[in-house]
Amino acid sequence: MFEKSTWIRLPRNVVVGHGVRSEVVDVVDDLHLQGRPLFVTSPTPREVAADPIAADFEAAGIEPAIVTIEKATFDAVERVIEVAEAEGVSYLVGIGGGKAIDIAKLASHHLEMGFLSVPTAASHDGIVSNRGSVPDGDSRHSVAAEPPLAVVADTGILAEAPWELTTAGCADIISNYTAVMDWRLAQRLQDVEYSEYAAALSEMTAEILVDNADLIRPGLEESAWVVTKALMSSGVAMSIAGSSRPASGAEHLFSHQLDRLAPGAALHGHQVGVGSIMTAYLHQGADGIWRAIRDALASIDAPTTAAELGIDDETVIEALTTCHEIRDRYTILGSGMNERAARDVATKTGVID
Ligand SMILES: NC(=O)c1ccc[n+]([C@@H]2O[C@H](COP(=O)([O-])OP(=O)(O)OC[C@H]3O[C@@H](n4cnc5c(N)ncnc54)[C@H](O)[C@@H]3O)[C@@H](O)[C@H]2O)c1
Ligand SMILES: O=P(O)(O)OC[C@@H](O)CO
Ligand SMILES: [Zn+2]
Repeated sequence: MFEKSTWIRLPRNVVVGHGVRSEVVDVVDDLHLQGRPLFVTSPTPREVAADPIAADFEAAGIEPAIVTIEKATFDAVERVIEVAEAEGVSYLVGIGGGKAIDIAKLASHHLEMGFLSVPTAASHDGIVSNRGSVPDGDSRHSVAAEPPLAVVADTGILAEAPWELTTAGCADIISNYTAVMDWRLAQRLQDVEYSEYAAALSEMTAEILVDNADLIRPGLEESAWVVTKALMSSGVAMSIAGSSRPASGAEHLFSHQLDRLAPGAALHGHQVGVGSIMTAYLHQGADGIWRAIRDALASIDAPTTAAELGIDDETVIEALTTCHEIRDRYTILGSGMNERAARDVATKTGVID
């Protein structure tokens, strides 16, 4: 008897384009959401998007509550939950980069409320995903969370954001190549749950982005369009899989460990990109696609070395040798690299001198 079943939860409305920031009120209306929203944002996104969107809501007779968070932590999730309960809100709107959206996503899941995702940077593929990524002591959890009811991605805002945020988003997508290699390996060796559709969508998304690399240039609003669509497609792959596996393998473990060893040194996307160069080498050796990954990153101005990340060589080695402990996720790193092997891959790929 066939007893398999799955829930794939995706946004109902995806609104992308120039000036769509002013359509958030209409989207809320279309979703029949009643009552007050709580905006979850961080300082700069508050200025560029949350305050103007709040003014639109006020003009429509709705008084939003606003909470500003600085870091993605479980304490921040708690604080948002407390504010939501104190203010008597009925839904959340995450406005900002990956951290603000993750916090809104996790809080709305706990509160059993809907949430909208309003990215102000094309810097990460959590815009539509049903996962939240939060550090917790020595670990980094990928938590099942509420997917957004709707996404409103204003390409005008995204194109005006600092260019490195967009290149970080591109690198987060390019890293899908190695994430899928790790997923297939884990399926073969550990029989982990695997979806060919999600894997194919994730790889295709990376391929389309790389094929359109010449459209990805600073100051070009079309770049924000191309990158945002790829970020959403990658998020959908995660929602289909019910896991971040299609977009997160050993290169993400490396980045999560760098977040612990060198907090704030580099953007998430940039770190996973550099990690991906090295884990591609570990999968396929000198003749594999590591050079293509490095060249694709370089072509969109993303870092390809430790120096460009602003991280010293020894921290890269420490991250490589310890990051398999971050979470129980089988990857090419197996039960860990020793120092010589780590130095070898980092040197041969030019990540360290
Ligand atoms: N849940 C998921 O599926 C998923 C996927 C990818 C990444 N993530 C998580 O997202 C985080 C990375 O996201 P991130 O790189 O956006 O980090 P972030 O949220 O810290 O944003 C980076 C910086 O950009 C600023 N910023 C955002 N929009 C701006 C704008 N328009 N103008 C100027 N500054 C702006 C933010 O305030 C912040 O200082 C990590 O915690 C990562 O684990 C989650
Ligand atoms: O599950 P994690 O490793 O946080 O990954 C989510 C996201 O960063 C994938 O691009
Ligand atoms: Zn990522």
